[in-house]
Amino acid sequence: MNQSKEQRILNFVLQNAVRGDPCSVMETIDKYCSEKEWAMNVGDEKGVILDKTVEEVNPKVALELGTYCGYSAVRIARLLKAGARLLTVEFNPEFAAIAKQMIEFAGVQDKVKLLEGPSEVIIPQLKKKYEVDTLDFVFVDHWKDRYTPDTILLQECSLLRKGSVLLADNIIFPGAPEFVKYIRNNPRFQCSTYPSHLEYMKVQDAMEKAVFLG
Ligand SMILES: Oc1cc(-c2ccc(F)cc2)cc2nccnc12
Ligand SMILES: [Mg+2]
Repeated sequence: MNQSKEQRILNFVLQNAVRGDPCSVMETIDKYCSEKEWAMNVGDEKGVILDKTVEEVNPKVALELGTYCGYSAVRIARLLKAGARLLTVEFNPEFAAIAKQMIEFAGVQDKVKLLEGPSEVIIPQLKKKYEVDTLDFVFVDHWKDRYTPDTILLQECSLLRKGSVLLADNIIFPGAPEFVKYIRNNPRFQCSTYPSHLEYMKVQDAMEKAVFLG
């Protein structure tokens, strides 16, 4: 049975990165995906925007929607302070299995909880099952047609508080026009746009930051 691209990415990390070194894991994934096979990690350019946002927010509780191979989970977790945690949601079991190994190899498993299932099922479970009060930071990087309904669901589940920060990937490419319209016209969010490029490509992309005003 031939390997998946995600398995090839993981194998390249296991063979070339330094165990327990998150930066080494990120650099190795970026090297593979820019030189050998493109993959939908947030990447090194938009990754810096993610880093700066996480450092500014300094979240105690962070949520990621769309784990994929675990690149951004490692990227976020490496910046979390002692006692802080990242909950990351992935509905594809193959991706979740790869991400689990990637997160463990990077040595950030104590800060990261990988939740396997659809976001619309997991989000309503966060308070009672995963002991979340409110979320300080949310990285939205799953399927574009879930961006708006899941943002609404987060509000309905009282998971956002005054100052909670959402950062959404791919608002230009592949694009999330309905989400952009929703969030920029919603008086409960203060939005700003960060132009960048699609991971590993010269294609225009951008990230949208939305601060919940309560
Ligand atoms: O960052 C991303 C890029 C792409 C993507 C797919 C195909 C292309 F041709 C270009 C870009 C899809 C994504 N899906 C979910 C989360 N993030 C994504
Ligand atoms: Mg993305």
